[in-house]
Amino acid sequence: MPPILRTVAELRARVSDWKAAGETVGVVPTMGALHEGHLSLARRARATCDRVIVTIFVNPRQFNNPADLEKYPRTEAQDAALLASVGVDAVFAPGPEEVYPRGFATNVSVSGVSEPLEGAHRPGHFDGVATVVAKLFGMTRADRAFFGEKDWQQLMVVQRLVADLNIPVTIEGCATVREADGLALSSRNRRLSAEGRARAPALVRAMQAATEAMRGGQAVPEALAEARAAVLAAGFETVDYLELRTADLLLPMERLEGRGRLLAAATLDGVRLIDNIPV
Ligand SMILES: Nc1ncnc2c1ncn2[C@@H]1O[C@H](COP(=O)(O)OP(=O)(O)OP(=O)(O)O)[C@@H](O)[C@H]1O
Ligand SMILES: CC(C)(CO)[C@@H](O)C(=O)[O-]
Ligand code: BAL
Repeated sequence: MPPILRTVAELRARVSDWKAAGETVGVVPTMGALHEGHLSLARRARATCDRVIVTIFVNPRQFNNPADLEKYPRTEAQDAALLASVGVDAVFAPGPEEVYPRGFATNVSVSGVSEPLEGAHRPGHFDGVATVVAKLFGMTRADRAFFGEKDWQQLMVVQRLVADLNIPVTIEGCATVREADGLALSSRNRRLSAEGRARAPALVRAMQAATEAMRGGQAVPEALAEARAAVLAAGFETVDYLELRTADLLLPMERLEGRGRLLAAATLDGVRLIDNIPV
């Protein structure tokens, strides 16, 4: 089993030894409840870095909804066993007081790219993400960091963060891992009922159908409205957004010109699912 480190001091001691030996360090930030999506990031890190740290921290500052924080799955023993199979060098799993000790007073806020989509529906979420990710980079002194494209907007926010603050880490985006029926793997999927799980792929299917329709010449607003209707007809309770945006996410796209990204968030069985595909 990889060692499970609880304190920043223990982490720093190991990283200092590795750096002194000239080794490169990769970090995979997670909130645990690991699945193949996370493991694909850890394997990519394993293949490209001398040392690999996986962090497991359910970051309270990025949860705008207290019930979501409370219900977030926590499966540390199983996570450690999965990470042993990948061969990571350390798991960093601190408690909230270690990350946010008494007197903690800094907030990292990235403007622009954090504002639409998830930012509009989860107030404060990306401040929480940017703050903890900046701290994890400082704590691990990682040379490379691995993030999933499933959280595309998060990936854009983190890229902006490291560019703006001159943080010396290379960000690697990793392709979304999906179930055979197309559903993007997510820790929250395990909260779906059996019936919800069977309906869940309707979200990505509607997005794929909209993409094909737009490529075939259908007007963007019409294709998006049809996709939204298909998601609701499949049994989703709400669609927070289903939008075509420029690849940098800064502007909505009214017409299909150049590269874009289709992104959606929708709730099924009370579980909020997100997904995105290139267009
Ligand atoms: N299906 C996936 N494919 C690739 N990367 C993924 C996938 N799911 C999560 N990741 C990535 O793993 C990292 C940690 O994500 P996180 O722990 O939030 O898991 P999650 O499955 O996205 O959970 P949830 O969305 O339910 O919070 C993020 O960089 C995220 O983008
Ligand atoms: C990057 C992250 C680990 C920060 O808490 C989280 O947002 C996640 O799991 O995607
Ligand atoms: N996967 C992104 C983290 C979150 O939903 O809070």
